[in-house]
Amino acid sequence: MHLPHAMADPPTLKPLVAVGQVTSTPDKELNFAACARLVQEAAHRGACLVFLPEGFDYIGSNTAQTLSLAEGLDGDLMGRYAKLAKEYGMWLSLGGFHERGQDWLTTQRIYNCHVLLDPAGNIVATYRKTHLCDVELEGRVTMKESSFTNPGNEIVAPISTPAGKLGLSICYDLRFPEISLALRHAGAEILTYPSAFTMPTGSAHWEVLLRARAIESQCYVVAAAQTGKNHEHRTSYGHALVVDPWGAVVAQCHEGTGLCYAEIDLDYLRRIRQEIPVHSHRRPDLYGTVAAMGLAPVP
Ligand SMILES: O=C(O)CNC(=O)[C@H](CS)NC(=O)CCC(=O)C(=O)O
Repeated sequence: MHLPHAMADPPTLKPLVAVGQVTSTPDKELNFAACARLVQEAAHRGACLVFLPEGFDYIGSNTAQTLSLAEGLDGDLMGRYAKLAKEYGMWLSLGGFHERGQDWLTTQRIYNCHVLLDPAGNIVATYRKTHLCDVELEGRVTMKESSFTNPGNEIVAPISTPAGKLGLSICYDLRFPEISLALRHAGAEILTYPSAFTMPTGSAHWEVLLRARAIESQCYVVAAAQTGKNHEHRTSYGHALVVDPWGAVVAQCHEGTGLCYAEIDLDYLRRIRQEIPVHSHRRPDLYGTVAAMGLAPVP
């Protein structure tokens, strides 16, 4: 490729993002203290954006507790995160806040809400998880998120941040490539899947799904994660990581809680998109029409 200026220009500093791995419990105070420490650490390291996982606020040990601990976006906890964003001048992706919405009194269900805060502490975007995790692996895992959560009803346009245009999803959404492609189509450069994956599904599916989403969308993929024992009956898979738009894992957390860091290189992203222009090779005229292929109906 012909890049005449690339050699002459001084190296530009690329934005650094920090990706969190935590073990939330039902104790909201302890969880906040742990997340605040990570934000402070990321700020000292020079990151502009910190990603925290689904359930960064808490992981309840049963449905009643999960519902009773939930707050509104105007509540105390979000206020404390807004202060934290301001104090450190940091963007915060809070990936999966247990939100009591407008309809709390009538539905008695919450939303699983991904909140993006800017460094002034403003809520600049909210995305409410649209694919709820109702999954049963016999004898191993039972999840029925829809029993206490209302599904969100919209995909949210990517938001400009100093690291790039950020498309918001949450955890189980990762299994639905339609949402990642819709976000890419709407201009996303970074997709993020804050998560609380189970051990059996995480060990089989986590990395391969994240890398697939990065390769097919040609976006950076950032995935903060719950790790370890959240309470008596629950252990999370961990492996918070960042994938670049070529599909390489460029950062990954160790075992235990902490952060990993990645530089976001949008020149590299643009080069990949030029070299393999899948986006302009798509055939949306075909994708809805498998039934019209002229096959004889199966008797
Ligand atoms: O309930 C909370 O408090 C926080 N939310 C979660 O933990 C959610 C819903 S139960 N977990 C997942 O989506 C796991 C997905 C997963 O493991 C997979 O897709 O394989």
